[in-house]
Amino acid sequence: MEIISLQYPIDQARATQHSVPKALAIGHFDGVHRGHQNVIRRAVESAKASGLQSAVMTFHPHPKEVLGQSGQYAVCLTPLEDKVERFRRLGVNVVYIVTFDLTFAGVSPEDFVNEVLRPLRVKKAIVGFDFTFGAKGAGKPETLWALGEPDIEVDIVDPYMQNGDKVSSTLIREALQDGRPEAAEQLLGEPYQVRGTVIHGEGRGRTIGFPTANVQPEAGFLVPRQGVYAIMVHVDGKWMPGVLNIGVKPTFHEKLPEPVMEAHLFDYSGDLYGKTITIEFIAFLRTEKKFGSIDELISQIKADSDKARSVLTAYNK
Ligand SMILES: Cc1cc2nc3c(=O)[nH]c(=O)nc-3n(C[C@H](O)[C@H](O)[C@H](O)COP(=O)(O)O)c2cc1C
Ligand SMILES: Nc1ncnc2c1ncn2[C@@H]1O[C@H](COP(=O)(O)OP(=O)(O)O)[C@@H](O)[C@H]1O
Repeated sequence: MEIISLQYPIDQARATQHSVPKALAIGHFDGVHRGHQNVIRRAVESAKASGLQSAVMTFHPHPKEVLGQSGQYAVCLTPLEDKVERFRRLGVNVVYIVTFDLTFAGVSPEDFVNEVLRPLRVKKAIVGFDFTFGAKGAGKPETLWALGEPDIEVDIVDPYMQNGDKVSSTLIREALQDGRPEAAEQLLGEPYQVRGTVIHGEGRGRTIGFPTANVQPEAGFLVPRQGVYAIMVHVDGKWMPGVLNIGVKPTFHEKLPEPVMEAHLFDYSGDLYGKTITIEFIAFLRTEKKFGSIDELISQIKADSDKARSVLTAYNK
């Protein structure tokens, strides 16, 4: 798979020189959920059927970030490199990453089609039913259809439904912010993952029999609701079961400024400091509590671990 970064205005000569006719899926694809996968698969299948190259075009950073409307979107679900990896898994030949800056934000729908899509030799454009493009989001799928005539065929993909809901990045964000990782998994087609580095905590975990890897998440992930979760952890090329707390440790702190994410891995002993680990959120177990004594906290973490083990055994069957 080829990855090509583009900045508007696109060097027309270079674009035309390297481009082979293609079927292109266009979108932000935050999370690359089942609805997005459906759109991208259409591009891959359509390319195969018509002897074209399959491609995805996405935009980075997220327009809401650049245009200062990030309040509406707490954060993105998936960093760019993870989106690209998912495109690869879907069998895409080429990924275009268009820098979303203020210049690009001002491009008209006509210019987008004539100065970006045509030079890249897009023969088929595949977009979701709610796709918008061009300055102020003025372009709709039908606009693309009209502007693409006669040489660009546009395929508008219907909403992907699951249990009566339109699958969307917003629904996934809400599920994670409410502590419903199972719902997020259904919509994504796989458990929600957060990757991060193991940093030093307060050094107390070991002393209470539950060492916990403190995870500093990389930018671009959403930290789910605070509380205790059953998790799978990927470290050193292996997946391992564990239990995780996202919280402010009220048993020990009046007011910790920021919640921390701490994972206890079952059946593991060793040094994780400085390693990159990936957490998969499988099930929410409970909210965090202030305990009257360390012994009460320890017996609760034991109970959490038993519960997580049985949830994960059933899950991994
Ligand atoms: C499964 C699990 C559940 C936890 N639940 C709570 C809790 O309900 N209340 C609390 O104050 N701390 C809770 N903690 C956090 C512990 O207080 C914390 O792991 C311990 O103080 C060690 O912190 P350290 O690794 O930063 O030294 C939990 C930790 C784990 C792993
Ligand atoms: N089973 C385990 N789960 C998590 N971390 C473990 C485990 N076994 C050993 N460790 C190591 O112990 C560290 C956590 O110990 P802890 O006393 O909680 O210290 P800290 O407060 O620095 O996180 C982890 O970062 C990791 O390097």
